[in-house]
Amino acid sequence: MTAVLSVHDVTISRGSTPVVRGVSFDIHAGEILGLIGPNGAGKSTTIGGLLGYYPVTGGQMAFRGQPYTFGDGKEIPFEVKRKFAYIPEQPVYYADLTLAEHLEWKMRLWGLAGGSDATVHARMEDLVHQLQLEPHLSKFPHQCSKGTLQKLMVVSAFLFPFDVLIVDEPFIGLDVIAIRQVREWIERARLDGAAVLLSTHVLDSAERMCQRFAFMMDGEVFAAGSLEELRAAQGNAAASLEDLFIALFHARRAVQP
Ligand SMILES: Nc1ncnc2c1ncn2[C@@H]1O[C@H](COP(=O)(O)OP(=O)(O)OP(=O)(O)O)[C@@H](O)[C@H]1O
Repeated sequence: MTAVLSVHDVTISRGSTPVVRGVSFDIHAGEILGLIGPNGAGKSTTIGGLLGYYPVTGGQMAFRGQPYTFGDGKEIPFEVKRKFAYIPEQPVYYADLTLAEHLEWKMRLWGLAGGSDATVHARMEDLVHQLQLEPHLSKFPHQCSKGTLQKLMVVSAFLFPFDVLIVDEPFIGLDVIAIRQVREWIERARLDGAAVLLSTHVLDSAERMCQRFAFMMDGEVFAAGSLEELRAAQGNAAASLEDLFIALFHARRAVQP
C-alpha cells in the first residue's frame, strides 16, 4: 500500500546549516507516527521541511507516491498543501485581527480556493463550542492566554478536510478538557483515514495514540518501529515508551563520538 506521506533520506537546513540529516519515514492512511526526541533534536525542522517552511536540500518527500519536493527547496504545490492540516508548536496569528476574524479569514481563503462553506461554518461553530472559545472570539491575540491562542490553532487546523495532519507539540499550554478533546479529534481523523505526524514530549499520550514511532536525536532518526517492535529490540516486553526512549537515548549517546 502506498504511504500517504513518504520522507526519504531528507536533509533540511536552517540558514546555511543542515540541521536534519538522512531522515526517512512513511505514514500510511489511518496511522499516527509519533516523532519523539529531546529539545533541539530536529522535530520542528522536519515538520518545517514537510510544510515548505525550511529548504529541503537533499532527499525526497512524496504525497501519495508523487514526489513534491526534489531537494531544491522549491515551493510545495498548492494542490498538495491544501491536503495538509497543521497545528504549530507556537501560535501564529495577526496581531490586529480578533480570533473571530482569524477564523473568517481562513474560511474566506477556503472559499477562494474553491471550497464550499456550507458545512464549514457549522463545523467552525461546533469546534469553537467544544473548545469553549466563544467568550474569546471578540478578543485580539494580545488579550488572550497562550492556551486560548493554541485553541485557535487547533480549530483552524480542523476546519477543513485533510489527508495529512501534522501536529507539533499540541498539548503544552492546553487545559485538561482541551487536551482530551484534541486527542479525540486526532483519533477521529486517524479513523477517517488521515495520516498523522505527531511530535510531542508527552510520552504517555504518544504511547496511547500512535501506532509507530520515530526517535530523533541530533538531526537523525536513531530508532523506529511500533511499541512491540521497540520492546522486542530492547528485550523488554513490559517497557513503556518512556522507558524505551530513555534506554535507547542513552545507548545512542554512549556510542557517539
Ligand atoms: N535559525 C537557525 N539556524 C541554525 N540552526 C538552528 C536555527 N534554529 C534552530 N536551529 C537548530 O536546529 C536544531 C533543531 O531544532 P528544532 O527546533 O527542529 O528541534 P526540536 O526537536 O523541535 O526541539 P524542541 O523539542 O525543543 O522543540 C537545534 O539544534 C537548533 O539549535
